[in-house]
Amino acid sequence: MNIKICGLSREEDITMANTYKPNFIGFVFYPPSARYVSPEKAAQLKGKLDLGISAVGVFVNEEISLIADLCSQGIIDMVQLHGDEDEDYIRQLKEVVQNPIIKAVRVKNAGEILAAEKLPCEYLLLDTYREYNYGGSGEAFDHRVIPPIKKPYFLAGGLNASNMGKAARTCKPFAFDVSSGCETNGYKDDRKFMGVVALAKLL
Ligand SMILES: O=C(O)c1ccccc1N[C@@H]1O[C@H](COP(=O)(O)O)[C@@H](O)[C@H]1O
Repeated sequence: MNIKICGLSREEDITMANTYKPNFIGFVFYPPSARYVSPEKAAQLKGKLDLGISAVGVFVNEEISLIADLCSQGIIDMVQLHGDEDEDYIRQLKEVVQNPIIKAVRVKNAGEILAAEKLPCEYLLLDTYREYNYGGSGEAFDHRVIPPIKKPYFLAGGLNASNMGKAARTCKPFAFDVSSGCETNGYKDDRKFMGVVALAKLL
């Protein structure tokens, strides 16, 4: 199974990525997040990232011009929209950006996932719904609610080495997306990072 490790913000995190080789890493460009990285810091970190690992920019209701700049400078390879972005927003973004787009759905029910499948994005990302919290809460949701869909999706929300196996038996994501589940005291943890990437490759 593919895996994305999200919320990398330090040079040590990039060293872990280059060592254990997840398919994707994520930079969070949402200023209220504890994992926020500035565009300048992300540019430095991307410069040290192995070329075979795709960098995903995570945004919450962001100005389209900022996303377009980060894509055109090659700081990110893919765009993850994790806020309340609607079809009009995604269409406007696609006019200025060719990079693949992942639209996050904070899951309340199957109907929302089926509706999101019609959006003009390449991937969905299914995450836990929490009022007042856009993402990265470390809490899982019931994967049995996910209906059969054709659009490939990233599975997120409280995944870690102890629940990824069950998740893989319950649904069929394109990739796992792990953030809190490979942290200790708010920072990426080398042992947990290695564990979740190795496990994903076995599943
Ligand atoms: O990580 C954050 O702080 C964040 C902030 C705003 C939007 C999304 C964010 N992260 C995304 O949240 C999910 C789940 O993370 P977790 O494993 O439950 O901690 C993941 O897709 C991150 O990309």
